[in-house]
Amino acid sequence: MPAVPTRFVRAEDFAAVAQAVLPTDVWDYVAGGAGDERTVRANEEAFHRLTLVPRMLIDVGTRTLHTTALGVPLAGPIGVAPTSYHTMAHPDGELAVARAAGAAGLLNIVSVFSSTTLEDVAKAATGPLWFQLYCLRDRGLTRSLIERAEAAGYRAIVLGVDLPVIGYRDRDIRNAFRLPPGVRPVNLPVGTEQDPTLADLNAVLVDPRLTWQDVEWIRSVTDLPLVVKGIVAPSDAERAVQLGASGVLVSNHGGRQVDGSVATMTALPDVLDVVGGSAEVYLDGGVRRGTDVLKAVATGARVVFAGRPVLWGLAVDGESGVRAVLDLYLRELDLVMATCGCPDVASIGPHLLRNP
Ligand SMILES: Cc1cc2nc3c(=O)[nH]c(=O)nc-3n(C[C@H](O)[C@H](O)[C@H](O)COP(=O)(O)O)c2cc1C
Ligand SMILES: CCCCCCC(=O)C(=O)O
Repeated sequence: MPAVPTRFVRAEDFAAVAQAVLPTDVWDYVAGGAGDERTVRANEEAFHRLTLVPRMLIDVGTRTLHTTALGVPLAGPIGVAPTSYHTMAHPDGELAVARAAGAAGLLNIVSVFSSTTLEDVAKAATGPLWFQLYCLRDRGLTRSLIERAEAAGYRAIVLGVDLPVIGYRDRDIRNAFRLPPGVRPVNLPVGTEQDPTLADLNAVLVDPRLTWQDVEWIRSVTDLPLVVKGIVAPSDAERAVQLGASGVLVSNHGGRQVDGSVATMTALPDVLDVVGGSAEVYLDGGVRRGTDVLKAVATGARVVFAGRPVLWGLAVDGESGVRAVLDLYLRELDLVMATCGCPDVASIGPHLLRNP
Protein backbone atom coordinates (compact mmCIF):
# COMPACT_ATOMS: atom_id res chain seq x y z
CA MET A 1 0.00 0.00 0.00
CA PRO A 2 1.29 3.53 -0.75
CA ALA A 3 2.68 5.54 2.17
CA VAL A 4 0.17 7.90 3.81
CA PRO A 5 1.20 11.58 3.69
CA THR A 6 1.68 12.54 7.34
CA ARG A 7 -0.65 15.52 6.99
CA PHE A 8 -3.52 13.10 6.43
CA VAL A 9 -3.38 10.32 8.99
CA ARG A 10 -7.12 9.77 9.30
CA ALA A 11 -10.04 10.28 6.91
CA GLU A 12 -11.29 13.26 8.91
CA ASP A 13 -8.02 15.13 8.27
CA PHE A 14 -9.33 15.62 4.74
CA ALA A 15 -12.45 17.36 6.02
CA ALA A 16 -10.76 20.57 7.16
CA VAL A 17 -8.91 20.99 3.87
CA ALA A 18 -12.05 20.17 1.88
CA GLN A 19 -13.93 22.83 3.83
CA ALA A 20 -11.23 25.37 2.96
CA VAL A 21 -11.29 24.64 -0.77
CA LEU A 22 -15.03 24.26 -1.36
CA PRO A 23 -17.49 27.17 -1.62
CA THR A 24 -19.35 27.49 1.69
CA ASP A 25 -22.71 26.42 0.27
CA VAL A 26 -21.22 23.29 -1.35
CA TRP A 27 -19.40 22.41 1.87
CA ASP A 28 -22.64 22.82 3.79
CA TYR A 29 -24.50 20.60 1.30
CA VAL A 30 -21.89 17.86 1.76
CA ALA A 31 -21.36 18.15 5.50
CA GLY A 32 -24.90 18.93 6.55
CA GLY A 33 -27.83 16.84 7.61
CA ALA A 34 -31.46 17.22 8.49
CA GLY A 35 -32.56 19.57 11.27
CA ASP A 36 -30.16 19.86 14.20
CA GLU A 37 -27.95 17.15 12.67
CA ARG A 38 -28.41 14.90 15.71
CA THR A 39 -28.47 11.80 13.53
CA VAL A 40 -25.32 12.88 11.67
CA ARG A 41 -23.58 12.85 15.05
CA ALA A 42 -25.46 9.80 16.35
CA ASN A 43 -24.13 7.65 13.50
CA GLU A 44 -20.56 8.30 14.62
CA GLU A 45 -21.37 8.12 18.34
CA ALA A 46 -22.90 4.66 17.95
CA PHE A 47 -19.51 3.41 16.79
CA HIS A 48 -17.80 5.11 19.72
CA ARG A 49 -20.10 3.40 22.24
CA LEU A 50 -19.10 -0.08 21.07
CA THR A 51 -15.81 -1.30 22.54
CA LEU A 52 -13.46 -3.98 21.28
CA VAL A 53 -12.10 -7.03 23.07
CA PRO A 54 -8.91 -7.83 21.10
CA ARG A 55 -7.76 -11.47 21.05
CA MET A 56 -4.10 -12.44 21.47
CA LEU A 57 -1.74 -15.21 20.42
CA ILE A 58 -3.34 -15.77 17.05
CA ASP A 59 -1.05 -15.99 14.01
CA VAL A 60 -1.63 -12.77 12.07
CA GLY A 61 1.63 -12.94 10.14
CA THR A 62 -0.27 -13.27 6.88
CA ARG A 63 -3.41 -11.24 6.53
CA THR A 64 -6.01 -10.60 3.86
CA LEU A 65 -8.84 -8.09 3.77
CA HIS A 66 -10.45 -9.69 0.73
CA THR A 67 -14.17 -10.34 0.71
CA THR A 68 -17.09 -10.46 -1.71
CA ALA A 69 -20.42 -8.70 -2.13
CA LEU A 70 -23.08 -10.56 -4.12
CA GLY A 71 -20.30 -12.73 -5.48
CA VAL A 72 -18.12 -9.79 -6.60
CA PRO A 73 -14.52 -10.07 -5.29
CA LEU A 74 -13.36 -7.00 -3.36
CA ALA A 75 -10.05 -5.91 -1.81
CA GLY A 76 -11.84 -5.09 1.43
CA PRO A 77 -15.21 -4.71 3.17
CA ILE A 78 -15.33 -0.93 2.62
CA GLY A 79 -16.82 0.80 -0.42
CA VAL A 80 -18.00 4.10 -1.84
CA ALA A 81 -21.58 5.11 -0.94
CA PRO A 82 -23.60 6.77 -3.70
CA THR A 83 -23.41 10.55 -3.53
CA SER A 84 -24.72 13.11 -5.98
CA TYR A 85 -22.94 15.64 -8.22
CA HIS A 86 -19.25 14.89 -7.73
CA THR A 87 -18.16 17.68 -10.11
CA MET A 88 -19.27 20.10 -7.38
CA ALA A 89 -16.26 18.88 -5.40
CA HIS A 90 -13.71 18.50 -8.22
CA PRO A 91 -13.80 18.90 -12.02
CA ASP A 92 -12.93 15.21 -12.51
CA GLY A 93 -15.93 14.28 -10.36
CA GLU A 94 -17.30 10.76 -10.71
CA LEU A 95 -14.49 9.74 -13.08
CA ALA A 96 -11.90 10.40 -10.37
CA VAL A 97 -13.90 8.44 -7.81
CA ALA A 98 -14.38 5.50 -10.18
CA ARG A 99 -10.67 5.37 -11.01
CA ALA A 100 -9.66 5.58 -7.35
CA ALA A 101 -12.12 2.92 -6.20
CA GLY A 102 -11.07 0.64 -9.07
CA ALA A 103 -7.39 1.08 -8.29
CA ALA A 104 -8.09 0.20 -4.65
CA GLY A 105 -10.17 -2.83 -5.71
CA LEU A 106 -13.23 -1.54 -3.86
CA LEU A 107 -16.92 -1.40 -4.71
CA ASN A 108 -18.29 1.92 -5.98
CA ILE A 109 -22.02 2.72 -5.92
CA VAL A 110 -22.81 5.40 -8.50
CA SER A 111 -25.75 7.75 -7.86
CA VAL A 112 -28.45 8.33 -10.46
CA PHE A 113 -27.86 11.99 -9.58
CA SER A 114 -24.31 11.85 -10.88
CA SER A 115 -22.92 14.81 -12.76
CA THR A 116 -21.21 12.45 -15.26
CA THR A 117 -23.25 10.00 -17.32
CA LEU A 118 -23.45 6.49 -15.94
CA GLU A 119 -21.91 5.25 -19.22
CA ASP A 120 -18.86 7.54 -18.93
CA VAL A 121 -18.35 6.45 -15.30
CA ALA A 122 -18.46 2.80 -16.41
CA LYS A 123 -15.89 3.45 -19.15
CA ALA A 124 -13.49 5.04 -16.65
CA ALA A 125 -13.99 2.40 -13.96
CA THR A 126 -11.57 -0.45 -13.47
CA GLY A 127 -13.46 -1.99 -10.55
CA PRO A 128 -16.99 -3.17 -9.81
CA LEU A 129 -19.89 -0.72 -9.96
CA TRP A 130 -23.42 -0.81 -8.60
CA PHE A 131 -26.02 1.69 -9.80
CA GLN A 132 -28.14 3.60 -7.25
CA LEU A 133 -31.56 4.52 -8.49
CA TYR A 134 -34.46 6.52 -7.13
CA CYS A 135 -37.80 5.48 -8.56
CA LEU A 136 -38.84 8.39 -10.76
CA ARG A 137 -42.35 9.65 -11.44
CA ASP A 138 -41.75 8.63 -15.04
CA ARG A 139 -41.62 4.83 -14.91
CA GLY A 140 -40.47 4.64 -18.54
CA LEU A 141 -37.46 6.76 -17.62
CA THR A 142 -36.86 4.66 -14.52
CA ARG A 143 -36.86 1.51 -16.64
CA SER A 144 -34.57 3.03 -19.26
CA LEU A 145 -32.05 3.94 -16.52
CA ILE A 146 -32.04 0.32 -15.37
CA GLU A 147 -31.50 -0.85 -18.95
CA ARG A 148 -28.67 1.65 -19.42
CA ALA A 149 -27.02 0.45 -16.20
CA GLU A 150 -27.32 -3.17 -17.36
CA ALA A 151 -25.85 -2.34 -20.77
CA ALA A 152 -22.97 -0.38 -19.21
CA GLY A 153 -21.95 -3.33 -17.00
CA TYR A 154 -23.19 -2.32 -13.55
CA ARG A 155 -23.54 -5.41 -11.38
CA ALA A 156 -26.49 -4.50 -9.14
CA ILE A 157 -29.32 -2.00 -8.80
CA VAL A 158 -29.38 -0.19 -5.46
CA LEU A 159 -32.86 1.23 -4.97
CA GLY A 160 -32.91 4.24 -2.63
CA VAL A 161 -36.16 4.23 -0.67
CA ASP A 162 -35.50 6.95 1.90
CA LEU A 163 -35.90 10.08 -0.21
CA PRO A 164 -39.58 10.54 -1.14
CA VAL A 165 -38.80 14.21 -0.57
CA ILE A 166 -35.56 15.89 0.47
CA GLY A 167 -35.24 16.18 4.24
CA TYR A 168 -35.44 19.50 6.08
CA ARG A 169 -31.81 20.56 5.78
CA ASP A 170 -31.27 23.80 7.68
CA ARG A 171 -27.97 24.65 6.01
CA ASP A 172 -29.28 24.26 2.47
CA ILE A 173 -32.39 26.27 3.30
CA ARG A 174 -30.30 29.11 4.80
CA ASN A 175 -28.01 29.08 1.76
CA ALA A 176 -30.90 28.74 -0.73
CA PHE A 177 -28.61 26.05 -2.15
CA ARG A 178 -28.64 25.54 -5.90
CA LEU A 179 -26.41 23.47 -8.13
CA PRO A 180 -23.32 25.41 -9.22
CA PRO A 181 -23.16 26.44 -12.90
CA GLY A 182 -22.32 23.49 -15.15
CA VAL A 183 -23.24 20.85 -12.57
CA ARG A 184 -26.32 18.95 -13.69
CA PRO A 185 -28.01 15.54 -13.24
CA VAL A 186 -26.84 14.49 -16.70
CA ASN A 187 -28.48 11.05 -16.60
CA LEU A 188 -31.84 12.75 -16.52
CA PRO A 189 -33.73 14.92 -18.99
CA VAL A 190 -33.46 18.18 -17.05
CA GLY A 191 -32.97 21.50 -18.87
CA THR A 192 -29.76 23.44 -18.27
CA GLU A 193 -31.48 26.80 -18.35
CA GLN A 194 -33.31 26.41 -15.00
CA ASP A 195 -31.87 27.26 -11.61
CA PRO A 196 -34.06 25.20 -9.25
CA THR A 197 -33.28 24.25 -5.64
CA LEU A 198 -32.51 20.55 -5.08
CA ALA A 199 -35.87 20.16 -3.35
CA ASP A 200 -37.59 21.54 -6.47
CA LEU A 201 -35.62 19.23 -8.75
CA ASN A 202 -36.36 16.30 -6.53
CA ALA A 203 -40.08 17.08 -6.47
CA VAL A 204 -40.21 17.11 -10.27
CA LEU A 205 -38.27 13.87 -10.72
CA VAL A 206 -38.57 11.52 -7.74
CA ASP A 207 -41.85 9.76 -7.01
CA PRO A 208 -43.02 10.30 -3.41
CA ARG A 209 -45.79 7.72 -3.94
CA LEU A 210 -43.30 4.84 -4.06
CA THR A 211 -44.59 1.70 -2.31
CA TRP A 212 -43.67 -1.96 -2.01
CA GLN A 213 -45.52 -2.64 -5.29
CA ASP A 214 -42.92 -0.52 -7.06
CA VAL A 215 -40.14 -2.52 -5.44
CA GLU A 216 -41.78 -5.63 -6.91
CA TRP A 217 -41.99 -3.92 -10.29
CA ILE A 218 -38.31 -2.95 -10.24
CA ARG A 219 -37.41 -6.48 -9.21
CA SER A 220 -39.40 -7.77 -12.17
CA VAL A 221 -37.77 -5.60 -14.85
CA THR A 222 -34.14 -6.57 -14.28
CA ASP A 223 -32.07 -9.69 -13.86
CA LEU A 224 -29.47 -7.74 -11.89
CA PRO A 225 -29.48 -8.34 -8.14
CA LEU A 226 -31.50 -5.75 -6.20
CA VAL A 227 -30.22 -4.03 -3.06
CA VAL A 228 -32.64 -1.85 -1.10
CA LYS A 229 -30.92 1.18 0.47
CA GLY A 230 -32.24 3.37 3.25
CA ILE A 231 -33.73 0.81 5.58
CA VAL A 232 -33.44 0.86 9.38
CA ALA A 233 -36.60 -1.03 10.44
CA PRO A 234 -36.27 -4.83 10.64
CA SER A 235 -39.79 -5.30 9.25
CA ASP A 236 -38.90 -3.20 6.18
CA ALA A 237 -35.78 -5.29 5.68
CA GLU A 238 -37.86 -8.46 5.93
CA ARG A 239 -40.34 -7.21 3.34
CA ALA A 240 -37.59 -6.14 0.94
CA VAL A 241 -36.03 -9.60 1.10
CA GLN A 242 -39.43 -11.31 0.73
CA LEU A 243 -39.91 -9.28 -2.47
CA GLY A 244 -36.62 -10.54 -3.87
CA ALA A 245 -33.93 -8.14 -2.67
CA SER A 246 -30.55 -9.87 -2.48
CA GLY A 247 -29.20 -7.23 -0.14
CA VAL A 248 -30.27 -4.53 2.29
CA LEU A 249 -28.20 -1.42 2.91
CA VAL A 250 -28.90 -0.20 6.45
CA SER A 251 -28.74 3.57 6.04
CA ASN A 252 -30.37 6.75 7.33
CA HIS A 253 -28.87 8.67 4.41
CA GLY A 254 -26.04 9.97 6.58
CA GLY A 255 -28.57 11.75 8.83
CA ARG A 256 -29.77 13.90 5.91
CA GLN A 257 -33.41 12.82 5.90
CA VAL A 258 -34.92 12.32 9.39
CA ASP A 259 -33.23 14.10 12.25
CA GLY A 260 -33.65 11.83 15.26
CA SER A 261 -33.60 8.67 13.15
CA VAL A 262 -31.92 5.72 14.83
CA ALA A 263 -28.16 5.47 14.23
CA THR A 264 -27.33 2.82 11.68
CA MET A 265 -25.03 0.86 14.00
CA THR A 266 -27.86 0.79 16.56
CA ALA A 267 -30.29 -0.51 13.91
CA LEU A 268 -27.94 -3.07 12.39
CA PRO A 269 -28.26 -5.97 14.92
CA ASP A 270 -32.07 -6.07 14.70
CA VAL A 271 -31.98 -6.02 10.89
CA LEU A 272 -29.44 -8.84 10.91
CA ASP A 273 -31.61 -10.88 13.27
CA VAL A 274 -34.42 -10.81 10.74
CA VAL A 275 -32.69 -11.05 7.34
CA GLY A 276 -29.05 -11.87 8.06
CA GLY A 277 -29.62 -15.51 7.17
CA SER A 278 -31.23 -14.85 3.80
CA ALA A 279 -29.62 -11.72 2.36
CA GLU A 280 -26.42 -9.73 2.52
CA VAL A 281 -26.63 -6.77 4.88
CA TYR A 282 -24.54 -3.63 4.38
CA LEU A 283 -24.28 -0.41 6.36
CA ASP A 284 -23.36 3.22 5.91
CA GLY A 285 -23.35 6.31 8.10
CA GLY A 286 -20.50 7.65 10.21
CA VAL A 287 -17.88 5.11 9.13
CA ARG A 288 -14.70 7.11 9.66
CA ARG A 289 -11.99 4.71 10.86
CA GLY A 290 -10.75 1.19 10.34
CA THR A 291 -12.08 0.37 13.80
CA ASP A 292 -15.57 1.41 12.64
CA VAL A 293 -15.31 -0.97 9.68
CA LEU A 294 -14.20 -3.75 12.03
CA LYS A 295 -17.07 -3.10 14.46
CA ALA A 296 -19.69 -3.17 11.70
CA VAL A 297 -18.26 -6.33 10.14
CA ALA A 298 -18.00 -7.93 13.61
CA THR A 299 -21.70 -7.18 14.09
CA GLY A 300 -22.48 -8.88 10.78
CA ALA A 301 -22.30 -6.30 7.99
CA ARG A 302 -20.88 -7.74 4.77
CA VAL A 303 -19.51 -4.44 3.48
CA VAL A 304 -19.72 -0.88 4.85
CA PHE A 305 -19.75 2.30 2.79
CA ALA A 306 -18.35 5.80 3.24
CA GLY A 307 -20.14 8.84 1.81
CA ARG A 308 -18.75 12.21 2.94
CA PRO A 309 -15.12 11.09 3.43
CA VAL A 310 -14.87 10.17 -0.27
CA LEU A 311 -16.09 13.66 -1.17
CA TRP A 312 -13.53 15.22 1.20
CA GLY A 313 -10.74 13.32 -0.55
CA LEU A 314 -12.15 14.27 -3.96
CA ALA A 315 -12.27 17.97 -3.04
CA VAL A 316 -8.72 17.93 -1.68
CA ASP A 317 -6.95 16.16 -4.54
CA GLY A 318 -9.25 14.51 -7.07
CA GLU A 319 -8.48 10.86 -7.82
CA SER A 320 -5.36 10.88 -5.58
CA GLY A 321 -7.34 12.33 -2.69
CA VAL A 322 -10.05 9.66 -2.97
CA ARG A 323 -7.40 6.97 -3.26
CA ALA A 324 -5.68 8.29 -0.14
CA VAL A 325 -8.94 8.19 1.84
CA LEU A 326 -9.72 4.63 0.70
CA ASP A 327 -6.14 3.53 1.45
CA LEU A 328 -6.45 4.97 4.96
CA TYR A 329 -9.51 2.80 5.62
CA LEU A 330 -7.71 -0.29 4.29
CA ARG A 331 -4.50 0.44 6.18
CA GLU A 332 -6.29 1.12 9.46
CA LEU A 333 -8.47 -1.97 9.03
CA ASP A 334 -5.44 -4.14 8.30
CA LEU A 335 -3.72 -2.96 11.48
CA VAL A 336 -6.75 -3.27 13.73
CA MET A 337 -7.38 -6.75 12.35
CA ALA A 338 -3.80 -7.67 13.21
CA THR A 339 -3.99 -6.23 16.71
CA CYS A 340 -7.37 -7.87 17.38
CA GLY A 341 -6.22 -11.31 16.23
CA CYS A 342 -7.98 -11.48 12.84
CA PRO A 343 -5.96 -12.78 9.90
CA ASP A 344 -8.93 -12.47 7.53
CA VAL A 345 -12.42 -11.03 7.28
CA ALA A 346 -14.05 -14.36 8.13
CA SER A 347 -12.34 -14.30 11.53
CA ILE A 348 -13.91 -10.94 12.46
CA GLY A 349 -16.92 -11.71 14.64
CA PRO A 350 -19.08 -10.67 17.56
CA HIS A 351 -16.58 -12.19 20.00
CA LEU A 352 -14.57 -8.96 19.48
CA LEU A 353 -17.37 -6.66 20.67
CA ARG A 354 -18.56 -5.51 24.04
CA ASN A 355 -21.10 -2.85 24.94
CA PRO A 356 -19.64 -0.87 27.87
C1 LIG B 1 -23.45 15.10 -0.48
C2 LIG B 1 -24.21 13.81 -0.37
C3 LIG B 1 -24.98 13.40 -1.43
C4 LIG B 1 -25.68 12.19 -1.34
N1 LIG B 1 -26.36 11.75 -2.44
C5 LIG B 1 -26.94 10.54 -2.40
C6 LIG B 1 -27.53 10.02 -3.57
O1 LIG B 1 -27.54 10.63 -4.63
N2 LIG B 1 -28.12 8.80 -3.47
C7 LIG B 1 -28.13 8.07 -2.31
O2 LIG B 1 -28.68 6.97 -2.26
N3 LIG B 1 -27.56 8.54 -1.19
C8 LIG B 1 -26.95 9.75 -1.22
N4 LIG B 1 -26.31 10.20 -0.11
C9 LIG B 1 -26.27 9.37 1.11
C10 LIG B 1 -25.07 8.42 1.07
O3 LIG B 1 -25.26 7.40 0.12
C11 LIG B 1 -24.84 7.72 2.42
O4 LIG B 1 -26.03 7.11 2.82
C12 LIG B 1 -24.31 8.63 3.52
O5 LIG B 1 -23.51 9.67 3.01
C13 LIG B 1 -23.50 7.80 4.50
O6 LIG B 1 -23.09 8.56 5.57
P1 LIG B 1 -21.62 9.22 5.72
O7 LIG B 1 -21.62 10.41 4.82
O8 LIG B 1 -21.61 9.57 7.18
O9 LIG B 1 -20.58 8.20 5.35
C14 LIG B 1 -25.62 11.41 -0.16
C15 LIG B 1 -24.85 11.85 0.91
C16 LIG B 1 -24.13 13.02 0.82
C17 LIG B 1 -23.27 13.45 1.98
C1 LIG C 1 -32.92 16.29 -7.32
C2 LIG C 1 -31.71 16.26 -6.54
C3 LIG C 1 -31.78 15.25 -5.46
C4 LIG C 1 -30.42 14.89 -5.07
C5 LIG C 1 -30.47 14.02 -3.88
C6 LIG C 1 -29.12 13.66 -3.50
C7 LIG C 1 -29.17 13.11 -2.14
O1 LIG C 1 -29.57 11.99 -1.96
C8 LIG C 1 -28.75 13.93 -1.03
O2 LIG C 1 -28.70 13.41 0.10
O3 LIG C 1 -28.46 15.14 -1.17
